[in-house]
Amino acid sequence: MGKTIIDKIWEKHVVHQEEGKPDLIYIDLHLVHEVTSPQAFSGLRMKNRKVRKPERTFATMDHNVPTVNRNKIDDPVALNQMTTLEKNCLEFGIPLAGMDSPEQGIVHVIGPELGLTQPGMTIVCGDSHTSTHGAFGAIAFGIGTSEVEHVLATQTLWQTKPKALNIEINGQLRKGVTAKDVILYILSQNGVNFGQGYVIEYSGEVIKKMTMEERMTICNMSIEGGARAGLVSPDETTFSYLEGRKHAPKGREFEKAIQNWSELASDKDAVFDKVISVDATKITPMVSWGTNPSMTSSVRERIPLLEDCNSKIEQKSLENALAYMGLEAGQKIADIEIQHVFIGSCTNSRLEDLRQAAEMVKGKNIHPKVRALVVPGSQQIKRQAEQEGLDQIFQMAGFEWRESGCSMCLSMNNDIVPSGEHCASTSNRNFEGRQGSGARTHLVSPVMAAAAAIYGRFVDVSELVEAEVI
Ligand SMILES: CC(C)[C@H](C(=O)O)[C@@H](O)C(=O)O
Ligand code: SF4
Repeated sequence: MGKTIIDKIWEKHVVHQEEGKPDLIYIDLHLVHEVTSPQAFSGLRMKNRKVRKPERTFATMDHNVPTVNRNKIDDPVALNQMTTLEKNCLEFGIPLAGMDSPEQGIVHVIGPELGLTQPGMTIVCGDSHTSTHGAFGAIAFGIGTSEVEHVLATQTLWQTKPKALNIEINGQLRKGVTAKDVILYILSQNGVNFGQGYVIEYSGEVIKKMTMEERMTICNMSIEGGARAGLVSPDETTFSYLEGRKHAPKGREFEKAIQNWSELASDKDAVFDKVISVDATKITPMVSWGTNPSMTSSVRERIPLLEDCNSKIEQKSLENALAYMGLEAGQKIADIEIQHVFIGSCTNSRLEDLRQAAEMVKGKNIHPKVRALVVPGSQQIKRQAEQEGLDQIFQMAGFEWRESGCSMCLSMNNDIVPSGEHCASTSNRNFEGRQGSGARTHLVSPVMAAAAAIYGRFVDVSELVEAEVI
């Protein structure tokens, strides 16, 4: 019987196995950020322990960092988390891309960008969107703070082997439909629990044709479907992305690595515990209208009616979501007006995302009632975008151009959506209060966010692209 990529990576990493207990697995890369690490380091200090492999650990600051005026941090909790991370990294010998580093950025953006993230690895971070790194053919997942301490101390983790779910996406995507629409569509069809207990492998011709950036967007939101992780079997696209990156192997070592990485892909006859098939031709630009990422519809549709619900519980959650969002059942998605636009987050803040959004806004002005922000995922992306003149395109259209960080994705800094106002956001979560108390989030692709900034509401970007309006 063939093996899945999940079987192959898992087998290579088991350090200890015992019937009826989780496995002890070796961790190749441990990423650290300022929010979930302070207690873990305190724990080490109290037990007088060292970090087992500082060279397999890498830290950055992203959640709390200001995106304007880097030196002005008003919130004492934020400031404390950042200075604590600095002290901890210094004391325990961990490399840190701090706030002033040219490598600073969102942890899930800089791991791949620096070539730290590689195929076949086990990767953890005290952060749920660690699934992003799975795009490289790695088993990458979020862990809690006590597990962060365990990994720091031992470079291993107790884990039960997850089941394997294959999501095959075949057919041709229409113009203006992006990776973000694909994952939002999958969530809208399957809900927020379908992935529980699984690692998802995304496959099929659509994934095969995707760039690494697009694959990262999809893997990033695996967690929103309840999955432990999401991944893609590595191929030529993966290898050429990694070539020449700072921490990727070089020369002969790179050739050897490619040989090993090429063997990781799931075997043709691999058996998955579950398979979901997705017809790409059915996907249109998507917009979330509710308070979890599965409460999403096509921009061409209306918000569901109460009578469309399958159960009383579903009806209640629809009612609650619409009350929070200030929307009506049956309302046209294209009629929802927005006051804020956020282009950023570990889902959609990479160069390709910014290029797509810039193409939409080029030569236009944002709607007078809209405030729009572009927050690049890393300093490196910010510099590249500036070299291409994207910052100018955005600023001329009326966008604010910021420093890198998580920013308005969860509003732990000053980038907040005021209560009752609507935000078209390229992030991954639309939970109540996520972008500020009472804030109303709509999850969309970068090109949809850009269009919403111009029109002040959601438009069918597929039609715009086909009619060559952009
Ligand atoms: C702060 C952190 C623990 C959290 C996560 O784990 O996902 C954050 O990154 C988020 O996106 O909500
Ligand atoms: S960008 Fe958003 S989702 Fe990603 S790590 Fe930061 S807060 Fe979490």
